[in-house]
Amino acid sequence: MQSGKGLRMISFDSVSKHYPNGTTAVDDLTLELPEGDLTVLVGSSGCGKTTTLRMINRMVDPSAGTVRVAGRDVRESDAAELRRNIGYVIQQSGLFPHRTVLDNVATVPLLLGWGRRKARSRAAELLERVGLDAGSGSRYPHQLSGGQQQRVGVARALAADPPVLLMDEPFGAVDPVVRTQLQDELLRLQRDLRKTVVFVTHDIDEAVRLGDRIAVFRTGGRLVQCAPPAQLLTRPADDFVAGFLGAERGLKLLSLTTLGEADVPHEPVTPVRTDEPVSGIRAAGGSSNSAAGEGDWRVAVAPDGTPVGWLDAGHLPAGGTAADAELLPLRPLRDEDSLLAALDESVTSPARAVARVDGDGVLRGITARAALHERAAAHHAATATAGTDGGGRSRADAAADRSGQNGTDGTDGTDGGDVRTTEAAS
Ligand SMILES: Nc1ncnc2c1ncn2[C@@H]1O[C@H](COP(=O)(O)OP(=O)(O)OP(=O)(O)O)[C@@H](O)[C@H]1O
Repeated sequence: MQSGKGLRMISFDSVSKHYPNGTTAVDDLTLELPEGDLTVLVGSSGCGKTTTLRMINRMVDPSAGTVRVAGRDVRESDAAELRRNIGYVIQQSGLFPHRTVLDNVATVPLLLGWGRRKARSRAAELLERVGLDAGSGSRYPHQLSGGQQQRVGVARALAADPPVLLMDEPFGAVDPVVRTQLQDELLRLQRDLRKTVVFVTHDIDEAVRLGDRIAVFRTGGRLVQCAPPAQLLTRPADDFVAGFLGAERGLKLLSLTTLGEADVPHEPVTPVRTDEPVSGIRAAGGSSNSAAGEGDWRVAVAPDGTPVGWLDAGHLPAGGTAADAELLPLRPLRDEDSLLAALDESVTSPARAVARVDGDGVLRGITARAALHERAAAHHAATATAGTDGGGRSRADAAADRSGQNGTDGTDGTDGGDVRTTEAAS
């Protein structure tokens, strides 16, 4: 689907909202939200995020200034019609308790006069799309878990295929594991649908994970900075933004970049197959690490070439195959995995290296911890200098990379050091 990136879908032009009790919820907001982008509004409680969101679909009218959707002043639109074209997802899913899940999702298509059959078939298609099984359509909302209800909420908001989706802390009430799953689903959906999404959250990690751009608000309804996540992390506009981003800005930045994007090289290794007799492994000789007394670490692979663990060739059983040896945990990394995941794995790796695999999970080589640090630092420096999100790719695209849909390939050839390389083995 063609993305209309760059076109302005939603704009705020000197918008303020003052309540009769004297509260200024939003103060002179000027902001443009490009079509097809997911923009996250973050900031502490009461800083005007929800009010900003609700001014887009006229649930709140501004006291001053103009809000436009697709170039049209929202005050010129009929509120009900406007809302039918803008999906809205809130924290407590907002489902109708006495309607089945299928009928909940079919609500807006029915309002639009689609006809019962077409509306229900669209609803069934959407339930599948948000990862719910066909049987869930006949259940009632209370018969679903919190995470499932949120998925239904997203399906319902998408039912009439609106170009704009407003999401107000949609994943705030579910546990962290389900929350991550829902975030993944949203990124997957967004990659296909390219809606203009405005997403409110308190959670800066969620913002960094999901946002093409992040708008940071401060108390009093003032927008402080709106930028792509990497730019925000490397160049926070002021101490307030830096404070809001938290103490681990560097780690967050590493979570944004994949091994492929940072061009982290790997070197070839000769693995040990788990069906190899241990006598054959010994015959292959030792490695530099044996001398250091830190182990002679090899990547053990299953017969299909997928890594299964780290094997210390200096401590093998008396007989049998490599499968009889003690293996230490190994998390294989793809080019789509983040620098943060790789550094994390390198910290716990006994070999002080990470194993790299291709899209099928087959071992390609290893990257030493030192090489990883070096590349991460170089990439970080380049990002800071460029002040961009590292190529202008959307989070949805990056998520597609992580799920292996946009394959990239690394290059061979650094000096690794801690485990045997092909050259060392031959
Ligand atoms: N109807 C209202 N009347 C008076 N004040 C209001 C009204 N609605 C919101 N406010 C105030 O406006 C300010 C902004 O509220 P808003 O809900 O937009 O903040 P928020 O950033 O979304 O907060 P939270 O993260 O806690 O949901 C707050 O001080 C709030 O108390």
